[in-house]
Amino acid sequence: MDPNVENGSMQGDEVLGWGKSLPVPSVQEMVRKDSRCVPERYIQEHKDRPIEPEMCPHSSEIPVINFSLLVNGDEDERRKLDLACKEWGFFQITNHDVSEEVIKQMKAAVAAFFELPLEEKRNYAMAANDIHGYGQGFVVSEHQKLDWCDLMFLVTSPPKYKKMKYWPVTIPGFKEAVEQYSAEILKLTEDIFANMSLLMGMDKDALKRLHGEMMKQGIRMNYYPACSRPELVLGVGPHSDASSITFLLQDDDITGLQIRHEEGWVPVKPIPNAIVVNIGDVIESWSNGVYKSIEHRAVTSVTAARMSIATFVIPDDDVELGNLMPKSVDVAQMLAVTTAAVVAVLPWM
Ligand SMILES: O=C(O)CCC(=O)C(=O)O
Ligand SMILES: [Fe+2]
Repeated sequence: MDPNVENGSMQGDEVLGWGKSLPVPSVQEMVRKDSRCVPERYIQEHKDRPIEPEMCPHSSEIPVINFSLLVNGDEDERRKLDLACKEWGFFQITNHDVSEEVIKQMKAAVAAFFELPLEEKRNYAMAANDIHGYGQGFVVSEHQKLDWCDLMFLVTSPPKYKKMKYWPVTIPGFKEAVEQYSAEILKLTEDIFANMSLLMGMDKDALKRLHGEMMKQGIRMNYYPACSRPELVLGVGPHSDASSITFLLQDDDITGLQIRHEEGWVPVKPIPNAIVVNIGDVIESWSNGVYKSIEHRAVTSVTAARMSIATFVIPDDDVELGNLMPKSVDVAQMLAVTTAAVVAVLPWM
């Protein structure tokens, strides 16, 4: 089958209106050629450098939600979820139904992609007017500080929006691993939405319904090469996600994600096979600011490359935001302004 064609998929250069980015060099390739090099464009201003996170006085662990208790209707667990969304905007879920095997295969597929030689990865390079494919974080200006990160972004659902020409189908098992992971995250999304809907005082199908007919799912695969000067750079700069909700798979061994909490940055320590969940700007808006879309960033490591896999859930284009937004602003407009799930709200915009 022609790899560019799949039933119902988008063809050619049709874009989702999620913004576009200027091309910049591959960080992975730069480090491969000279592991000590840290060009000026990556060195953060003093105030933004990732010095040791200022720990929070009370607790520095984000909440952990036992998913199995939650889906079985445990009231205490649902209350814990409510507090997590209000006070942290982030939580980790354990005992969920995404199998270890599916997670393992997804991580292996992403690792296999980034291991490809640069020339092969370039076959899937983002087009100048698009955000699908292989490239770097959202870049709007020649003067902007750059993330120490290469990425691959694929829209995984609904089938209409998939662009198969960006899928590295020559990697054995890649497509199957991504599709299986995507399907399991979709199921998880429904369960989390059902619980949040009840907590927000609505019927259990309300959040799903609010996303409209064409709820979208996009996966951003992040590769942060090791950096000889991790105190100077950021893997990804501070941002909140423009999604409604984001599911993040972290590397089991390297802590990289940090979230804003009580004026400080709190590192999110990986729990093997747990999935990090965060509230995005859409649910913050729908909940009238009660559930928080929290600023977060990723730092790099001197010893090893780190990978993370962020799955963004995004409502249909014509869905309206809640009462914090002017009536005329709908989600499509907001995503265009904030340039969507991939980049979310970046400080220089
Ligand atoms: O790598 C991480 O831990 C964070 C990634 C992230 O925030 C994103 O892709 O939006
Ligand atoms: Fe993010």
